[in-house]
Amino acid sequence: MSSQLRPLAPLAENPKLKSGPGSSNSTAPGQNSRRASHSSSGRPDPLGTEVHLSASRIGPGVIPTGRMDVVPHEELSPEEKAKRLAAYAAVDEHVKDFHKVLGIGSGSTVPYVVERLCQPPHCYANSDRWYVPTGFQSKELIVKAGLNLGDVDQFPTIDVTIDGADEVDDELNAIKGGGACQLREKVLAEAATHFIIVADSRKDSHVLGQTWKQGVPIEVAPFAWAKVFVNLQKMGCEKPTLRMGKMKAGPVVTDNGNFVIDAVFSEPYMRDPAELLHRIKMLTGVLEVGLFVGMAEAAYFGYPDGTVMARWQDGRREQVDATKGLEIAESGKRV
Ligand SMILES: O=C(CO)[C@H](O)[C@H](O)COP(=O)(O)O
Repeated sequence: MSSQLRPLAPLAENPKLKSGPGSSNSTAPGQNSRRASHSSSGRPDPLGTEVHLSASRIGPGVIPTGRMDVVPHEELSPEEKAKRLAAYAAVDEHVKDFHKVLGIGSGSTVPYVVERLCQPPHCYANSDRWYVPTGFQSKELIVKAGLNLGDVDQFPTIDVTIDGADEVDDELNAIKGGGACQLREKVLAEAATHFIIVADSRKDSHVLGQTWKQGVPIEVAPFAWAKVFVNLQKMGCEKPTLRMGKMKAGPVVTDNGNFVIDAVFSEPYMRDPAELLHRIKMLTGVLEVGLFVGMAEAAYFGYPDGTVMARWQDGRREQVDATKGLEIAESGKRV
């Protein structure tokens, strides 16, 4: 080593870092220095622990504005309009002021959920509310919107989780994991008192596998993928595929460091998703299966004609008004 080089100061002695993010001296923006154990509402933190500072704000250059840019509704494609309307309707019908912990799913519909939550009247409850993400994408959404970021180990009980889906059948069973987030998505769906799905009308189906032809996404431990692959074939899977990365050599690696196998099963299997789920989950090396059976309380589907259809677990269907938040969206204002 050259004698010109001086060793780096240990982190604790570096004065620049003492007041930086993550330090115990720092007062980061928003609620970082607040103890979750005694929120301003007096609601105790379920684990009685102090919030991890590192979990509150992430990423270099990320400035939590507490605001979101809203694309004027007319500028969106019919599919995007449908997603926005479904998301707005679900938020308006299911998120109440007294809900203090919300789970945020993954995919292209969920940003509209966060968008609505940043608008009146929902935004007035945000300073005292915690948001738990299902993966990197939703974590970014939460942080960039300046919302309080939490994790499921702080909040193992969530009031409402709202998430997208790849396909939803007549009984509100769903295929999820098109974005490879199914493990965390299922943990947050299960942790939630109310689990609500938002999607555009293309996901509204009768039997799983009718519209989502890619197969059931299965998260597997990397070293076990080939064994699970062969066992899926033995189980009757027509076409297992190890999901490969785009612009990356090799397989997709999930937020949890695992691989994903997409497994196509024929209709008789898909007509009994509970049985299929249990059989796949019993394969050693499988961490989670993208079949969400009996979990959703309601699903909201946006249609290109601007209507939103809500479906309930008991089979009820009703058209709902999704226009409350559109005044803001149409103006394209920052909220
Ligand atoms: O399960 C998911 C990610 O793992 C998504 O929720 C699902 O793929 C739906 O995404 P989108 O809203 O883009 O249609």
